[in-house]
Amino acid sequence: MFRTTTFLKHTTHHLFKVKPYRFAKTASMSLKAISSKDAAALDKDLMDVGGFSLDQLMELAGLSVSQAVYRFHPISKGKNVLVVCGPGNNGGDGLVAARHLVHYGYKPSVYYPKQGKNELYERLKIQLRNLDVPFVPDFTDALKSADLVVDAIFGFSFQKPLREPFPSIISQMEETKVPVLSVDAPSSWDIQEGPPKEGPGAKFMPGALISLTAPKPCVKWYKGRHFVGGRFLTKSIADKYDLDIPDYPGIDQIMEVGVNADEKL
Ligand SMILES: NC(=O)C1=CN([C@@H]2O[C@H](COP(=O)(O)OP(=O)(O)OC[C@H]3O[C@@H](n4cnc5c(N)ncnc54)[C@H](O)[C@@H]3O)[C@@H](O)[C@H]2O)[C@@H](O)CC1
Ligand SMILES: [K+]
Repeated sequence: MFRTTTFLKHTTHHLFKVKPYRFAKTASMSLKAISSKDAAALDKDLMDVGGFSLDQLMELAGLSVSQAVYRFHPISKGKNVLVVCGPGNNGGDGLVAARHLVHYGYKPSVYYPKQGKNELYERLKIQLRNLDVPFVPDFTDALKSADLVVDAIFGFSFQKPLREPFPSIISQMEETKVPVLSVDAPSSWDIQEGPPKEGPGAKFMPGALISLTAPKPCVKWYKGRHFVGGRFLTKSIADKYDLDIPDYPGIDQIMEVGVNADEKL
């Protein structure tokens, strides 16, 4: 099993002012990583054994993503959030996050070039249309007015190599000065082996990453603000996969961690 030692790299106002003890507590905590295979099995366990529906897990994951956006990029830094969604559940997390962002006062737009077909995604799209969230046809154009990009293209089921239309989108996310927050993994990175050696994604380093449930092994290559979210792990499932339940502060759905992953990965 993978183990990464974590330390609090970016303390937040909340952590310092309200709960100063948490710095030491979090600094000494370690979070284990979960492989893509185990992450998929854990998801299945949560549904088959744990009694969760996919909607619920996605709602909690997307809520966590929206809180990470709020922490990384408060509204005072700009409201235009471009959420880029892929065809699977990572994209679904992005759709849920976009809905919460509207209610926080952001103005999200969604770029969704390969749309998931099942009825869960259809319902999430209806929810966004009812809030007048635009589905934009052109990524390059949308990027020009974006204050933040949420990369919800691929998560733990990504298999290289990148297929169209994503290489050009990844290249643009790689080169843009607009800050990017990646959901679960920087899209285009191999979940086990990190960034591609060459081509689109080789230099992609988002400013923030939110790991869902637990970090994936590719965090070893990640440098930036790192959050963990997805507050639905039970003790029995955590024990089964040898994971730590993050020490989320109070009612927060996310916890900020720094990762020093240069050992044992
Ligand atoms: N327990 C958790 O942590 C939960 C995780 N969720 C999210 O679900 C994600 C995993 O979702 P999925 O298993 O649906 O998979 P992903 O969303 O990671 O990606 C799968 C989709 O991407 C496409 N794809 C894969 N490789 C590609 C390539 N090289 N080029 C083009 N397309 C490619 C596949 O055809 C498929 O449509 C997680 O990363 C997380 O974001 C939540 O929604 C639910 C709870
Ligand atoms: K992603």
